[in-house]
Amino acid sequence: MELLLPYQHEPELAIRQPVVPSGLMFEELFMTEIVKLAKVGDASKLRTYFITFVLGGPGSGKGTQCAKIAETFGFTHLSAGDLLRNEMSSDSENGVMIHDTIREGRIVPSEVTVSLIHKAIVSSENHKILIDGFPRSDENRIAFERIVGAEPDLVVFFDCPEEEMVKRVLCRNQGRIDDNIETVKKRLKVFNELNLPVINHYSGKGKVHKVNAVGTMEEVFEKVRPIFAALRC
Ligand SMILES: Nc1ncnc2c1ncn2[C@@H]1O[C@H](COP(=O)(O)OP(=O)(O)O)[C@@H](O)[C@H]1O
Ligand SMILES: O=c1ccn([C@@H]2O[C@H](COP(=O)(O)OP(=O)(O)O)[C@@H](O)[C@H]2O)c(=O)[nH]1
Repeated sequence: MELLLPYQHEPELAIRQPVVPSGLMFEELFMTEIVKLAKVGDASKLRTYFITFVLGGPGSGKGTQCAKIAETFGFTHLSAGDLLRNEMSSDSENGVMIHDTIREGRIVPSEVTVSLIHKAIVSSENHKILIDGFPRSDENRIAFERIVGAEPDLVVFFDCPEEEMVKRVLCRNQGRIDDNIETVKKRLKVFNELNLPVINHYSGKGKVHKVNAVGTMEEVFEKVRPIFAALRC
C-alpha cells in the first residue's frame, strides 16, 4: 500500500511510505523514501534517499570520519554545524542568534536547523546522505521527522571518552568561537543530557552502529568501513 502525504510547508513535496516486499536486504527495508513531486501523484519525480545520522560528542571525530565515508562510499556530507556557521556568516536574519547560541554551546532552534538540512537534502543530486552532528536533541529529532517526513535509515555513533574529546577540540585550531574550555564543558553537558537520548531512541529501533572512536583516524575508519561496505543503497 502506498500513502502520499502532502508536505506541510512546501506543497510540491510529499512523502511516500515505502512498500516493503518480503525478502529484501535489511538496508532496503529501511530505505527512506522522500518523494519530490511537482504535484501529488506524479511518480516520475520520485526521489529515494538513504539517510545516515552521524552522532557523537564534540571532537569525537564525526566530521573527520564523514569526509572519509563520503569519499570512499560516495555519500554527500552535510554537516549541521557547517550549515549553521554558513548561515551565521550570510547576513541572514538568524545570524546573530546562531552566533550567540553556538558561542554558548546551546542548541539552535529546531526549525532553523531542519530547514537548512531539508533544503540541502532536496538540492543534492546524490541520494546517499550523511547528516553530521544532527539531531542534537529529541526535539530536533521530532522536528526532522515531522518536517522532512522521514526517519534515518542508519545511525552511526562515535563513542569517545570525554578527556579525549576535550583534547581534540582544544587542538582543532580552526578558530571556532566554541572551541574553548568553557564552551566545551557546556557542549559536553548538552551532549550527555540531550543528545544521548536521541541515540538511545534509535538504539531501541535497532538503527545504531556504535563505533569506538579511540585510535588513529585510519584505525577508526577501519571500524566504520564494514558498516558502509555492507549497505545496498
Ligand atoms: N581518531 C582521531 N585521533 C586524533 N585526532 C582526531 C581523530 N579524529 C579526528 N581528530 C582531530 O580531532 C579534532 C576534532 O575532530 P572532528 O572530526 O572535527 O570532530 P567532530 O566533528 O566530532 O567535532 C580535529 O582536529 C581532528 O583532526
Ligand atoms: O544540529 C545542530 C548542530 C550544531 N549546532 C550548534 O553548533 C555547534 C557546533 O556543532 P558541530 O557539530 O559543528 O561541532 P561539534 O560540537 O560536534 O564539534 C553546537 O555546539 C551547537 O551550538 C546546533 O545547534 N544544532
